[in-house]
Amino acid sequence: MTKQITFVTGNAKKLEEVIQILGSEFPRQLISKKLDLPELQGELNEVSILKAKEAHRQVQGPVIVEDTALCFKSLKGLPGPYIKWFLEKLGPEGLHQMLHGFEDKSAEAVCTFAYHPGSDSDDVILFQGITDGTIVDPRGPRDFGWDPCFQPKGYNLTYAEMPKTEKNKISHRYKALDKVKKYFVKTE
Ligand SMILES: O=P(O)(O)OP(=O)(O)OP(=O)(O)OC[C@H]1O[C@@H](n2cnc3c(O)ncnc32)[C@H](O)[C@@H]1O
Ligand SMILES: [Mg+2]
Repeated sequence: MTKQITFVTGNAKKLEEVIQILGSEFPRQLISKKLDLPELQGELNEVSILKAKEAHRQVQGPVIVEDTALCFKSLKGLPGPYIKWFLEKLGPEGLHQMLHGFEDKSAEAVCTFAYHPGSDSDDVILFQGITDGTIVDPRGPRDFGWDPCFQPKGYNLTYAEMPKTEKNKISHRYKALDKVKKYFVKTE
């Protein structure tokens, strides 16, 4: 029987993309569980490791979690892992306005998957994908987070304006999941 991993997330859009990107070649069965896990403050990797440990504590088995950060170069990496709260209060317009007065509008979208193999003594394994881009005045549909104000490097369209299939070929999430996939194919 295929071994199961529980993907814990409270974000339906994230889950949708993960399923689309992984497709059918993933050697494990991913089941999802909707829990809004507490996220502690700290550096990116630390936030992800603690999130995976908390998910494991609640689920009691192999779990994978994902944390997405949006890091503005001019702000030395902030909002980073705190982007959710900035987005909630300011919206995509506000994120763009935050950089008013800064010449450099570049940003990194960083996706970190954290896998906990399931035993109490196991270490958490991280897989990270980064896509470079620019923070622009929002354009495109508003169905997923900060997509309208993130324009990936080398493109004239924001993530929101791109067809989903196009975003899923170049995104931070795609790059991180590619590493996840390779790891599980290798350790199958
Ligand atoms: O339960 P979890 O998995 O933590 O889901 P979340 O919505 O809390 O997600 P994060 O903690 O990773 O916070 C990331 C924020 O960035 C948003 N976000 C994540 N991935 C995105 C993407 O690919 N494009 C646009 N916005 C995204 C997301 O909606 C959040 O507001
Ligand atoms: Mg979260």
